[in-house]
Amino acid sequence: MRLILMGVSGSGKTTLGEDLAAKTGWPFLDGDDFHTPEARAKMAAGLGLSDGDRQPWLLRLRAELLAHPQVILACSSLRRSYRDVLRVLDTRFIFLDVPPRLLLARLQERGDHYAHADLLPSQLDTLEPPDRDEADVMTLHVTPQDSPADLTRLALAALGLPHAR
Ligand SMILES: Nc1ncnc2c1ncn2[C@@H]1O[C@H](COP(=O)(O)OP(=O)(O)O)[C@@H](O)[C@H]1O
Ligand SMILES: O=C(O)[C@H](O)[C@@H](O)[C@H](O)[C@H](O)COP(=O)(O)O
Repeated sequence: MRLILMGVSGSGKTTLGEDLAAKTGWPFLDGDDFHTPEARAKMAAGLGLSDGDRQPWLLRLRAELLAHPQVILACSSLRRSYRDVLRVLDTRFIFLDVPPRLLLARLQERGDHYAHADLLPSQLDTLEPPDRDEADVMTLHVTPQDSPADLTRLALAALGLPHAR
């Protein structure tokens, strides 16, 4: 399975991805590591990316997915058209749906990252939640009470994967 964790900045993709990788032994790829320096600089300045900025990034991620039949990828995948680029054989998505207030609190707390809270409005504007026909997307509605361990358990159960390696 190629598992993609989607959601806006601060939704917990990296946290869940690293935990799932530790539990499954699958490699974890962070989409952040594949942005161009220009795209990173833009986001660090609080500016949202354009479709054009994202196109080379999505194509690199698609190539990574093709090269890794069993992998966990954190990638915001905000628009339907972006998800369509990432859809290769045996792809599943988990959408981390987090209330904006909780996202804001998390991003204000998170220190060591180029994406800050001022990026959030453009992320939420760009987000296209999964369409009804996107049957390969499973949504996790995250509340402030859900710990990382809770979300890992829910994700493993929803994917039918064993809870421990
Ligand atoms: N379930 C959770 N409960 C509390 N804090 C969380 C949870 N998941 C992630 N966080 C925190 O929220 C911030 C954003 O998480 P992160 O995994 O970096 O999100 P993303 O990769 O989607 O931007 C981090 O500081 C992280 O420690
Ligand atoms: O398409 C985008 O606008 C970016 O990919 C964005 O959604 C992504 O979230 C950033 O890379 C920030 O990094 P974090 O998601 O780790 O905050």
